[in-house]
This record gives sequence, structure tokens and C-alpha cells, in this order.
Amino acid sequence: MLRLHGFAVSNYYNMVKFALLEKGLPFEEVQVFASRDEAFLAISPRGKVPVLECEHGYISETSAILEYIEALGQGPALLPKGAYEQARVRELARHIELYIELPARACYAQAFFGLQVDRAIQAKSREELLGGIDALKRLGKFAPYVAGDSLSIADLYFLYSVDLAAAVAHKLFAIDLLGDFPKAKTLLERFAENPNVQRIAADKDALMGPFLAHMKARFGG
Ligand SMILES: N[C@@H](CCC(=O)N[C@@H](CS)C(=O)NCC(=O)O)C(=O)O
Repeated sequence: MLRLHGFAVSNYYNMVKFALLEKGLPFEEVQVFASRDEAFLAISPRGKVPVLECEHGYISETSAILEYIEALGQGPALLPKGAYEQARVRELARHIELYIELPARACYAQAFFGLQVDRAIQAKSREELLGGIDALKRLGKFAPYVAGDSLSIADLYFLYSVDLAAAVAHKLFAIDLLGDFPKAKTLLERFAENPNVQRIAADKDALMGPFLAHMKARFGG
């Protein structure tokens, strides 16, 4: 059986969990916080979650994990047929990750953990986030899913990046990131009704207290 290592507050972990749930693949969750412990580095060389354990060994990096799950060919496909169509989905996923998730992440420490992020990093993140949202408006189809009429890997990145990015933009820059992006808001509302999304959100809420205590013990703040 597949085993998903990580923790329920992690947005990357939740992208993989959502894919597994939507595909109906059986899996076990192995709760572990990101760390640089030797035992964890042996399965995740950058000390990050998620890690997927399969019959052959361990896979780190969400995009590699998602591609592996997809290649198993079970459950509903999260990539369309056709090389071009697939490339468009991957293009969207990369845009969301590189230009929305990562700039927002650079400010998580201040937005969520009470630490201070350097002003220059904040300014760069703000600019990149606005550019990332602009690119998503241009590239996304939202018909009703990000890449078209069916759920795809691009939606996983969207669902578990844009909400956090919007929170960062609101808290640090007093910007309503989705203020003039009604299609994105509508899609988030649609996802909020999905039972798998609700289960993932409930698991996240349940772990939030212990996770914050873990972060405080590790970094202070
Ligand atoms: N590039 C990685 C990013 C994963 C990631 O950043 N995970 C976070 C949790 S949401 C983490 O493990 N952070 C710990 C760290 O960076 O030390 C992926 O795609 O899986």
C-alpha cells in the first residue's frame, strides 16, 4: 500500500493527499514534521514533506509524486490526453507554484508564525505575487477548473497555494489578491463543497495546534 509521509497542515502534502483521495487509491498517512534528522533525510534529501512510499521505495518532491501517481493509471486522470494538453496543465501548475506559492511562502514566517521577514523580501514577494496572479488570469481557463472542464494537477496547486497566498497578501500588504478575480473565487467555493477537500481541511484544523507548538519549539516566535 502507498504510504504518504508528512503532516496535514502542509499544503504540498495536501495536494498529494487530495490526488490520492480523488483517485480512490488506498493509502496510509505517516505523520512526520519536516526535519533534518538523518532518518528523514534518508527518504527526503532536502528534509521536506511530502514523501510518498511505494513498493519500490520513496519519492520526494510533489510534482514527481503526482506524476508517479498519475502514471499508475488508476482512478480519474488528473492529466488530459495529448502531449500539448498535458503540457498546458503542467505549465499552469508551474506558474502557480513558481510565481504564487513560492513568493507567498517567502513570507509565511511573518504571516503565520509571528516572525519578521526582511523588507526587501516582502517587497519582492509582493511584486511576484501580483505578477503570478496576473499570469494565472491570462493562462487559466476556469471552465470551471483551472485548465478546463476537468480536474487536473493544476487544480491541486491552485487549491493549496492560492488560499495561503491570499492570506499573505491580506496580512502583509493589505491586498485582496482575488478581489478582481471572480473566477478563482468561484472555483475555491466549488472546491469547498468537495468532501475530500472538507476531510483534508478537518485534518488540517485538528493538527494546527500541535503544529504551531512544534514550530514555536523549533523557531521561537
Ligand atoms: N519542492 C517541495 C516543497 C515542499 C515543501 O516546501 N514542504 C514544506 C511543508 S509545506 C516543508 O517541508 N518545509 C520544510 C522545510 O522547507 O524545511 C515539493 O514540491 O514537495
